[in-house]
Amino acid sequence: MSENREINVSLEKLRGEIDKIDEEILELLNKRANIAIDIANIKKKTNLKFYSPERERIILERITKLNKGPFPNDALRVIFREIMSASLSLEEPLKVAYLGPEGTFTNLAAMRHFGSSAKYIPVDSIKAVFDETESGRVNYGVVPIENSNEGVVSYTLDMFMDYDLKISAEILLEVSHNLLSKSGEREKVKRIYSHPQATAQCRIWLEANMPNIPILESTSTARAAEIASQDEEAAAIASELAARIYDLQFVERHIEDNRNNYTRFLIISRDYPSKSSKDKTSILFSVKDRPGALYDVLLPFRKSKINLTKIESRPSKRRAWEYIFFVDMEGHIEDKKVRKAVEDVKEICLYLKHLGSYPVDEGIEKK
Ligand SMILES: C=C(O[C@@H]1C=C(C(=O)O)C=C[C@H]1O)C(=O)O
Repeated sequence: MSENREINVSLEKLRGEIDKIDEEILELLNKRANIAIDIANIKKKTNLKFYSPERERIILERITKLNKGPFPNDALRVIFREIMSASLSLEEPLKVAYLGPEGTFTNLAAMRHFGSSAKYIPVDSIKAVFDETESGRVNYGVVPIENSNEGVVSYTLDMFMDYDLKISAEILLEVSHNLLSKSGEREKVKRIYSHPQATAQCRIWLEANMPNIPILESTSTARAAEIASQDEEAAAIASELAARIYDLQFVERHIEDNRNNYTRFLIISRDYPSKSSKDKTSILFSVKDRPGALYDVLLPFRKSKINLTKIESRPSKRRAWEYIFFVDMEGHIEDKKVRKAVEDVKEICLYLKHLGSYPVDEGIEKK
C-alpha cells in the first residue's frame, strides 16, 4: 500500500515537471511564431516569398545535428516541419496542388513536406498540377518524378518542355504498400484493385500469398482504396494514408517486394529558391543531331569537376529524332563553378533551360 502511494507521489511529481516544461514549450512556440510574423512582414515589404525551402533545410539540418537524444531525429524533423508549416499559415495558408485523389502517395509526400497547416488541392492529372501552378491559383504543385524500381515518370519530364515552371524542392518518400479491405480478413478478399505501378511493386508477394485472386486496374492507389471501401469483397493496394482516409483495415502491411522502394517528387513553382546547405541543380537541353554532340556537352561538367547525379533523355516531340536531355548535378546555380559549367554548356547546345537549384532531400534516416 505504502509502496503504491510512493509510486503515485513520484508519478505526480514527474507529471508536474512535464506540465511545466509543456508551458515553456508553449511560450517558446508563440515567441517563435511572433518572430516568424515579423519576418513575414519584412519579406512582404521587399516582395520576397514567405516560404523558403532552403531556410527550412538549414533549420532541419541544424536541429538534427544539435540533437543529443534521446528524442529521435525523425520525430524532430516532423515536429519542426509542423512548426514551420504553422508559422507559414499565420501569414496565409500555402495552397498546394497535387496529383490526387486524396490518399495518393503524392498527397503523402506533399503533407510530409508542407505539414498539416497548408491547404491541399487534389487535381486529376500531372498536367493539371502544372496548370494550377502556372495560373497562380496555387503557390506550389507536387508531382512524382521517379521511382527507384520503376524508373522515371516521363510525363512529368515532358511537362517541363511546355511550361515555364521551376523546381523549388524535392521530396524523397519511402513508398510502402499495404493490402487493405473493409474487414481486414484475408479470406473475404475476392478481387484486388490498384494502380499498375503499385501492383508491379508487389508482384512476388501477390503471387505467393494471393494466387488466383484477380488483380484489377484502377487510376490510382487512392481510387483503389475508395472502391474497397464500397465493396466488402474487394481489397486495395494503397498507402497508410489511404487506409486512414477510406477507413480500411490492414489485411497485410508492407507487401512491396523490395523494401528499398523510394519515389522522388518535385515541388514546382513560379520562382527559384536561393542557396541552402546542400543543393542540386536541374537543367534540360537539346543538342544538334551529330556524332559526339552529347559528349561535347558533358565536357564542361567534367572540367569543372561537377558531379552529375542523373541524366535522362526524351524525344523532343518537335522534330523526329531530336532529343531533350535532363541533367541533375550537385550544387546551386549561385555556385561559381556550376554557373560557369552551365553557361559553357549553353553555348554549345541548341537550347538550354535552368529548371531550378533546390535543397537535396536525403529522406528520413534509416533505422
Ligand atoms: C521565418 C521564415 O520564413 C518561413 C518560415 C520558417 C520558420 O518558421 O522557421 C522558415 C522558412 C520560411 O519558410 C524565414 O525565412 O526565416
